[in-house]
Amino acid sequence: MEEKEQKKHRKKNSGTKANKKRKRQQGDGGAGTEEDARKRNPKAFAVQSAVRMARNFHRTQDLKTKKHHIPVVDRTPLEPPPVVVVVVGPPKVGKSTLIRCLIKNFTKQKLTEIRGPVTIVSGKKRRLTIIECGCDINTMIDLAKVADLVLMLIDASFGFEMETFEFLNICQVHGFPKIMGVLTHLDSFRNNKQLRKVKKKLKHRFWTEVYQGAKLFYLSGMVYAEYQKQEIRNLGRFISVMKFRPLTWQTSHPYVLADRLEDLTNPEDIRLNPKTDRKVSLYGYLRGAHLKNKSQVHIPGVGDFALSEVSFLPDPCPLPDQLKKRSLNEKEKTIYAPLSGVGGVVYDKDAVYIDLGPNYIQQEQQRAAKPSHELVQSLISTNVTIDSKMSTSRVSLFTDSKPLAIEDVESKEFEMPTEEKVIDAETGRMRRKAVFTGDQNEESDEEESDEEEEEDEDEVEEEADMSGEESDCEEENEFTSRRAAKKIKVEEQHKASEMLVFADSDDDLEHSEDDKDNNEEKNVVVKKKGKSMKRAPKEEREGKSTAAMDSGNCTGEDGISSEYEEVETMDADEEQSKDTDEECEGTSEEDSDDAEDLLKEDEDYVEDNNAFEDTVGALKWKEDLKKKAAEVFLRQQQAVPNLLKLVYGTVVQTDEDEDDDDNEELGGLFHVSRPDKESKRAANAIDCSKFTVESPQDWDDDEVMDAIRDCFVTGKWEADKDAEKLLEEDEELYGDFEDLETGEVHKGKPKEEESEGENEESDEEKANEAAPAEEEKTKQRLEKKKKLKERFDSQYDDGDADATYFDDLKEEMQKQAELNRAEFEDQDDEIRVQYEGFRPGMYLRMEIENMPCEFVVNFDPHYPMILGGLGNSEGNVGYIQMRLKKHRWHKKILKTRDPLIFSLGWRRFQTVPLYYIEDHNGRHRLLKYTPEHMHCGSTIWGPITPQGTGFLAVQSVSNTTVSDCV
Ligand SMILES: Nc1nc2c(ncn2[C@@H]2O[C@H](COP(=O)(O)OP(=O)(O)OP(=O)(O)O)[C@@H](O)[C@H]2O)c(=O)[nH]1
Repeated sequence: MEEKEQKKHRKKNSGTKANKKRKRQQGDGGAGTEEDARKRNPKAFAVQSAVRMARNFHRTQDLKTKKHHIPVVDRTPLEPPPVVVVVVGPPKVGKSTLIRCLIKNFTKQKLTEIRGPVTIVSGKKRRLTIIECGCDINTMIDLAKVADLVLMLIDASFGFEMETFEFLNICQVHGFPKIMGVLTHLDSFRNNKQLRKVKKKLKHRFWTEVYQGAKLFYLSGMVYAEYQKQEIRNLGRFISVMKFRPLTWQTSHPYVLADRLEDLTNPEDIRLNPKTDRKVSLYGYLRGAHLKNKSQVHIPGVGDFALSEVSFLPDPCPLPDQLKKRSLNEKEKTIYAPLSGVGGVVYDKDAVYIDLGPNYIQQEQQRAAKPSHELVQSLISTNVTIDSKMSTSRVSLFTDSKPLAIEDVESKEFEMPTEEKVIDAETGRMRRKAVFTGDQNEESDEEESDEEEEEDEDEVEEEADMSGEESDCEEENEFTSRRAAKKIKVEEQHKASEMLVFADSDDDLEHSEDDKDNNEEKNVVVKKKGKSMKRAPKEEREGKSTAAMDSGNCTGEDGISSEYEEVETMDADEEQSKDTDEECEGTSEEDSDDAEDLLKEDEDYVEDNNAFEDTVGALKWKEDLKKKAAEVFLRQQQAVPNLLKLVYGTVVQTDEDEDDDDNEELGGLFHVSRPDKESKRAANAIDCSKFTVESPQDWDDDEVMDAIRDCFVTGKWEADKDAEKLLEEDEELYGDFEDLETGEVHKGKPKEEESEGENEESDEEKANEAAPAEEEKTKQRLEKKKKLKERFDSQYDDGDADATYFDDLKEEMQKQAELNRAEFEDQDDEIRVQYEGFRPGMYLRMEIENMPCEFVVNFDPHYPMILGGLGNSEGNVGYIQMRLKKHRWHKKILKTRDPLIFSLGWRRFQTVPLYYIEDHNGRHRLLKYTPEHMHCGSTIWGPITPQGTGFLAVQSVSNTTVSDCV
């Protein structure tokens, strides 16, 4: 059969695409033609809008300056240690799933159970140590210090949870590692519009918390209990090419994230005394700086130890040798996770370990289960919570100063989101939702979205009915139950007492009304204002479990009732509260403005707070509202300039007010010096509106007359304002001109001659005739111009004067680094260790004696073991002058968020006192410390620079006294 000839493709000859193609073929692209147009018609391309021009200029300058970083010495060894990737997030958000998927992506191996850090080779030049961060604050603090990259998981179906903010907060204190957000549970959204909205909302909030443009990944759903391959691949790719800027703290300290622990104690010793101190060996990659043998280390939560023996082992997870190949082969995709039991056989310096499989792991699990009972027991037997201990602690910094309590120093500016405890109806798990006040739109958004959800549900239900698909229904139930969970709430007593402080504003009244409504519906709400994160020293192992309770691991109703009281559930109480609410509205309407201003006063806030500490029971705040409002009004009268007093002289003073004034003290240190009442009254007696001139001018005096004369044009003026001189200059400037009306031609003086003096004026014509002389002058002028331009260019034109400085500095550092490397290049590792100590990147085995028995017995691989070398901080010591100031003075200056926890060196604390420090440059920095550690010469590790953290040596602290320190 004859094949039918098909119609050929005809090229397009017209249309935008064809035109573009033609232009490209002609050889000059769009840019060329634009260039031509610029030349042909320069006016069309002139500056049209000065504002836009300025804006563009600002933008480019901003971008340029953003690129400038203070160069940091690159101390990364040739074979750097694995990058520490910390996976953080609230419970059940998908942390383990993500780690498992990432490991599978890089190594093609499937880990069933992940315990402790897992090291993998992710590329030709990069290894990753991935570790899951639990929701316990101790773990968060430890890992925030050593993390290079943080993957912050957020359950999009639920929103932000408190754990996320707690971690961010800790990061702010310990130096911000790179943070990448990952949204999970996106498959819970049926509606695309809703999904987009949630993504956008979460993205903006994430950007606010981290930085504008922070990377946020979306994991859109699960396939066979794993995230989608392509998404994980992208995430993995991103991680393996990411660049990290070294944090000062990390580069100046040797530290090891131990991935393995062996008990080397003689079994006979243990048999004789089961509680004997142990000898252990810890393994891990050395990071940060060099470590010397026999040096001191600190293990957070355990204490300081001397390393009795350190040796380096062959790298258990080496980087591939040849770097020419494009990708890794299967053999090179190594994984090293000794605590997770992968790898089978492990060769050691003095032993061989064989993985015994699941049986062994089960036994291990049983062993691990034991101590958790102990933890629960110790938790139950604790009488006083750490929070209450903290709240009673007081400290006085100087001998005569008033001891400071938490309320005196707690910052009100810090905006931790409000915590709302929500019980998941499906699992009974308590989740700590982060609620952002102030963002009212969000509320309405939520309402909207709720409506949409409802609509959705209806649709889906209908669909399910129609099709009869069970699976859909199940998912639907899950969804509705989640929504139902939101309705189960308990109002916290603490919150109620706090309400009074702000209850004068309209918003809060509304809020309280809302609450009332909620109560009528008999909903139970648990709310806890931005809880300050206080941590127990890990020395007491119970602390761990307390924190775990705090961070929302507790399940069931018991946990709630022990911590929070159910309030306002009785009808009788409701009646009463309604009455008092009405009263409250009445008084506050009258004085709401005054009271609002007044309430902004921090001192009053502190006073009120103190008053309320005595008020026990949720409804007590409503008592005596009228009286309190009256007091508040009077105090306000005192604080604001009183017009009545200014006009009429006297005003009735109460004794109480006078007392208040006398006691006014800032931060327990400074007395506010205000003029006393008498002098104030005397000052007010003078009529300030009258301006009395004691000695008027004598207008007959010649000097005065001259002074007036000089004010006129004919007077004697300064050189640059003298009219005659200015006229002369004008003539010189404009030169020849022809008066068009009279036809008269005015001749100006040639410009060149002016510089050569007036004597040459007569030779003017001669000079005009001599052409070669003129040429020479032009040449000279051009040369002068050229020189000037060069000078200008060097100063301003490329604007990279700074950049060159930076470049020079960088180059210098680079050269030094190369020199250092070259010096030791050919040396044997053993010899290098003698000179330098152990190099970062080496896999070490460290022996420690006298390890407390509990550490080994209670060892839990889910808690990171970090060994930090003490010392080595000389390079970062700066000197500061410490001054205690009341925090509100710096409210505006200080933009940093209030860090809740800090550490001193490697030590961990619970801290609450908050002080501002003024350094020698007059900048204000925020610092928290436990006073017992503050003494002259002590080194503080704190939130010192906006770029990160640093060390400070305290120059002077006088009479630090501590009373009842935790
Ligand atoms: N539908 C859905 N389920 C998810 C998603 N991510 C995780 N899950 C499920 O959530 C459950 C908890 O996941 P895990 O990875 O154990 O969470 P986790 O954060 O490690 O939990 P903990 O370690 O116990 O705090 C698992 O059953 C997952 O299958 C997701 O994006 N969508």
